[in-house]
Amino acid sequence: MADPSMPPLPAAFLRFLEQNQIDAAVYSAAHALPRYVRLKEQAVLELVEIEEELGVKLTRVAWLPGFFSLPPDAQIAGSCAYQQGKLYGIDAASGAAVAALEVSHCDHVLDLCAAPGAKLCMVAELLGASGSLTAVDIAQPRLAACRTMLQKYGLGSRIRLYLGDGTTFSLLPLKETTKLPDFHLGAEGEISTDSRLEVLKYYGEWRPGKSRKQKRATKLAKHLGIPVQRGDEPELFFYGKESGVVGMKVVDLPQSKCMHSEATLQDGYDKVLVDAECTHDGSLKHIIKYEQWGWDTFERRFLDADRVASITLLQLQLLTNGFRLLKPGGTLVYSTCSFTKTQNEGVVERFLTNQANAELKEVDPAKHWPCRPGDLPHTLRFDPVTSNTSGLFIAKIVKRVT
Ligand SMILES: C[S@@+](CC[C@H](N)C(=O)[O-])C[C@H]1O[C@@H](n2cnc3c(N)ncnc32)[C@H](O)[C@@H]1O
Repeated sequence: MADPSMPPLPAAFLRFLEQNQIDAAVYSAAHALPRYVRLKEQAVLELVEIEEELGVKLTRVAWLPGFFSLPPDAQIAGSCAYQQGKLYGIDAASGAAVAALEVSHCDHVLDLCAAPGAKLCMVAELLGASGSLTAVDIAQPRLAACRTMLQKYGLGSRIRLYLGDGTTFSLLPLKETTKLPDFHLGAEGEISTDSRLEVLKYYGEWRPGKSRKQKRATKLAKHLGIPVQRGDEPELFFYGKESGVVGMKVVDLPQSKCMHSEATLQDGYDKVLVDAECTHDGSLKHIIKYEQWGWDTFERRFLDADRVASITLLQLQLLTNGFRLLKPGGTLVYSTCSFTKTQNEGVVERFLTNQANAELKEVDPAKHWPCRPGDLPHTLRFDPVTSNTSGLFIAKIVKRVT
């Protein structure tokens, strides 16, 4: 039955749905979908107090550990539990994408489209005090939001966060045990010797310096409204104290082992998440927001035919590069919040025709998940009607050991 609180969808969007054989009825549940949160392990023990503070019941999601659902209109942002980082908002379907990676302790994990970072936070939690986490995103403001999330939830200690292009990113995990730097730290964690300029300090962020000429060119480009070209090198945006970066010389940073240099395949990541940029048509949260932001923005950003074609190419490139950085025997999860086949099964199919050592695999825990199969073997689809979640496509791909 249509949701009376959902205004009619605009004609261009309805056309898009028709072209992609998506049933518009799936949007009728948008306003009634529950909110989902993930409680950090310690916070689960404080469930009763948190419920009292929020004034709502948190219902455990039986099929996904650590997840709870709340009524759609529940407000959490003002609560102490939220502000103290005990819980964070993440849709259960997004949680399923992370769960499909089956992160184990000691894994070296790459998140190639990481911002704003809900899935990244969950990966960081699952890793705990082992392994490493490398995250990349091309959008600086979104990456800043990601850093804020990691800091707020105290989950950034093993992370290297890069501003860069996931289609060309080449840095491998730093697998060596972190050696504490050979210098004394001041009370605030600052380096108390002259090595400040040479060695990355204990905990925090690093921004590469720009030459005066570069700064002038950037300022002029901004003034003229010309998009600023970034260099090809990824920029380290934030790093944690156990990320392997501490104590490295700044000059050595760009040279840390790259896939295209002397590295072997074994140096690759154990797990790679490619939660690719997409048209967002399955993200009910986004769709509701466009009711306020204006549908013309949505049309301009996502529904233009050229834009859709370029997005599928970007998705294929992200998937291909993520797979290149995966070690043999490793697992990659490709996900999007689009309902379209072209951005999901279509991209995966094109990818598989070029990759003899890639294999679609069953997501073991999915036997108990409220989702339906996609059009390729072992792929999964979440949607509001079947799953009571936002829309998500998930494919698990393993790199064969040859
Ligand atoms: C679906 S969102 C990722 C959501 C994120 N995984 C999370 O759970 O919060 C897709 C992201 O891809 C980023 N992106 C787009 N093109 C990219 C590229 N070429 N390389 C890396 N990231 C890219 C966008 O900036 C956006 O943040």
